[in-house]
Order: sequence, then structure tokens, then C-alpha cells
Amino acid sequence: GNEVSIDSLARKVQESLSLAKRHKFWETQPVGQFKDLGDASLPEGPIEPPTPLAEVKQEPYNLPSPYEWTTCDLDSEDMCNEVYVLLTNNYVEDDENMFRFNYSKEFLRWALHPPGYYKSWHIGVRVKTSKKLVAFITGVPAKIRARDTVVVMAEINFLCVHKKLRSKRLAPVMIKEVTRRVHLENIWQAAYTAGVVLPTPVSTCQYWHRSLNPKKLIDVGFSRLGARMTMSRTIKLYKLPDHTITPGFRKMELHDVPAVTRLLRNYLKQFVVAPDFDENDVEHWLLPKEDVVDSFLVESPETHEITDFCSFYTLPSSILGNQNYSTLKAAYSYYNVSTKTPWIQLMNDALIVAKRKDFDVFNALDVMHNETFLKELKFGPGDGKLHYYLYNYRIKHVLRPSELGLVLL
Ligand SMILES: CNCCCN(C)c1ncc(F)c(N2CC(C(=O)NCc3cnc4ccccn34)C2)n1
Repeated sequence: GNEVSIDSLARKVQESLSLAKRHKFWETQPVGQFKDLGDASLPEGPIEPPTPLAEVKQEPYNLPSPYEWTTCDLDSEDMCNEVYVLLTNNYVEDDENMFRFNYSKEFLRWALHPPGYYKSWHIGVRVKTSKKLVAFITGVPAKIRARDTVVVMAEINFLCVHKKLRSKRLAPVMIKEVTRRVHLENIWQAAYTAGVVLPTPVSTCQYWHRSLNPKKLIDVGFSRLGARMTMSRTIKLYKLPDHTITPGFRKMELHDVPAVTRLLRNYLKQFVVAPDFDENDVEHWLLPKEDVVDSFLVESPETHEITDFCSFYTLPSSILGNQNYSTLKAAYSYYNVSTKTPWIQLMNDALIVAKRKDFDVFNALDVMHNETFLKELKFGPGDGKLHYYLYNYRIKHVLRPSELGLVLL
């Protein structure tokens, strides 16, 4: 009926209150503001100039009295485990609270220890008395090109506040603290993503999902049986060959780093915003690491030239409240390049390898050239939108996803 229950009304009030507070906070920050959207006179580039380092706040921001700052050293097994447990129990869930991201410890160490990382940007909040870790936020340095300008930015990620401490206004002070620590390293721009709308998205992307294990996906409620479809017909629809079909398709190895760097740098040139990877970055971000990142390339059997590349990262989700399964094994499309092998064939080989590695689903954003293969390879549009943001950097127009060459973890 149309009766609105009291608690759903209360939830709506709470949501709109936190949305109002969220915008109030972001209207104080050097980010593109909604009111500026139409103003073509505003130049592209930094919104505010750097602050002289002596004028950057030297001491941490004040936390509410029961809490204290801590720096999380992920090389410490104990600390890495504390971060893993906090995220496993309190990080991003889908709107229906059926799934929660379950980044692994190995993944977190990989994601947070790229070349040139700062330990001081791995920030935790503890309860002073119990020393329990109750919140987390991170930054890693990255060379990002925006049109023709390469800027060293902080990639901000893994903002997580314990479920029991929500709406205590911890997130704004954590964002200000990571910003302060980034400023202390003379870095003045940042990049981040969110499933929620903030001022102002650089681009808004759509997730697409390719079923690999449709029976499990339907059983756990990730997808639904199509109209006029039976389960056996659905399993047949998503069936993949046991082996890849592209001649010369193989796992990337250390000696491939120079060639893959050339291939990827040349490919990423065409996008308005993209990482400016050097060989050290490629070695860290794209060499295969078991249960973290997989990468493959096509080496021409005739010329031994490396002509194509595909990669995906491993990000499982906890399944909340299903009798038969506890984990959804998801692969996320990362960076792909096609110069000789057609996109469809290259990405179909990626699906074949992901299926063979027992992934349940292969996710991809509609960024870069992904829309050229999504529909034909039987990806379906997801309900999750991912908004991309830049801090203290104005891009003249909102970008189409196909103009974006950046994938954050
Ligand atoms: C770049 N830093 C954010 C990345 C975090 N990523 C991967 C993310 N951010 C927002 C999303 F909308 C999203 N989606 C993947 C699609 C999906 O699989 N939706 C069902 C589902 C399964 N498990 C979960 C866990 C949380 C949310 C939705 N879940 C939607 N992914």
C-alpha cells in the first residue's frame, strides 16, 4: 500500500540530512561546484594555488575526544589484519545490503604500496581506551595526466567508518586530515571515486557485469533469471570455451615490462584523464600477482611484437545471509589495449581465463573502449554508478566515460 512506515520515513530524513551536511562540507572545498558548471570563463586546471609549506597546518586535526589518530603500517601483519577486519565488516555494501567488498590483505598491501608511497597517508582512527581500529582512509601518489598536463596527485581510497560510528561526523575530519598530510608532501591535487553524487563529478560511469557462474549469481541474488529463461538455457547462454583462442596469448612476465609500458602509454594518450605510467608503475600495477591482479598479452608468433594487453583485478565480495555461499568471486576489468587482436576476441579470452580461474562474475566500467565489447560479450548493465572526482583541479566539461582512461581500485 502507500503507507510509509515510520522507520523508512526516519531513514529518508536521515539520508537527506546527511546529504545536506555532505554538500555543506564539499561547498567549503576547492572542488568544482554545481553553481560553476555553466561558467565557461573558469579556466581548466588547479582551482587554488599551492599553500607555502610553512603555512600548512603542522599538527593533526582534532578528533572527537574518545578517538586518536594512528598510522597503519601494512607491512605489519597485525596492523594489516586490523585494517582487513575493519573493511571486511564495515566497508561498501550494495543498496540492498546483500554484498560487502572483501578486499584481501595481499590486495591491500599491493594497492597501498606503489612506487613512492607514503606510510603517513595510511591513516587510522582508534578508540583511545580500547585501541580498537574504528576508521580508515588512504592516499597513494600517482602521476595523472589531465589533457596535456601531468600532475602528481593523491589517489584517495578506502574511506571506511565503523558501522557503529556513522553520522558522528568522522568522515569530514578524516578527509581534512589526509588532505593535510598530502599537502605536507607538496601535493595539491587528488583523485577519488564514490557511488554517491558529490560536487562535482568529472565523469559518471556505469558498471556492467558478465556472468561466468550464472547459477550461483542467481542463487545469491546478484542476478535474476531472465524472463522466459530456464536455468539450463541461462547456463548455456553464458558458456565459454575451455581455452583462449588468440595465437600468442600468454601471461605477462617481468621481461615484458618495457614493451607493455610502451603499448599502454601509447594507448592511454587518447584519453582526457589517464595515469602517466612509467616502467616502475607498470611493474607494480600490472605484473600478475596471484589472487590480486592478472595480466595477459598477445605476442605475435611471427614478429614477437607485443600487440595487445588485457588485465583484471580480484575483488571478492562477502555474501551477507546466504545459506549456500559466503563469497562472490569477482574480477574487475583493469587496463586493456587492442592494436591487432579485435576487442571482442581479446576480451573474450579474458573472460575465458577468468572463468577458468573460477570467478563468478567479470565486472567492467564503460570507460575507455569498453563499450565496444560489453553488449556483444553478454555483459549486462549493473545498478551501480561510479562517479569520478578530482580535488583542486577543474576539467572544463564533464567527461563521457569513453574519454576517461583511469581505473581506481
Ligand atoms: C574505485 N573504488 C571504488 C571501487 C569499488 N567498487 C568496485 C565499486 N564501487 C561502487 C559500485 F557500485 C561498485 N559496483 C560493482 C557493481 C556490483 O558488483 N554491484 C553488486 C555488488 C557486489 N558486491 C558489492 C559490494 C559493494 C557494492 C556493490 N556490490 C557495483 N563497485
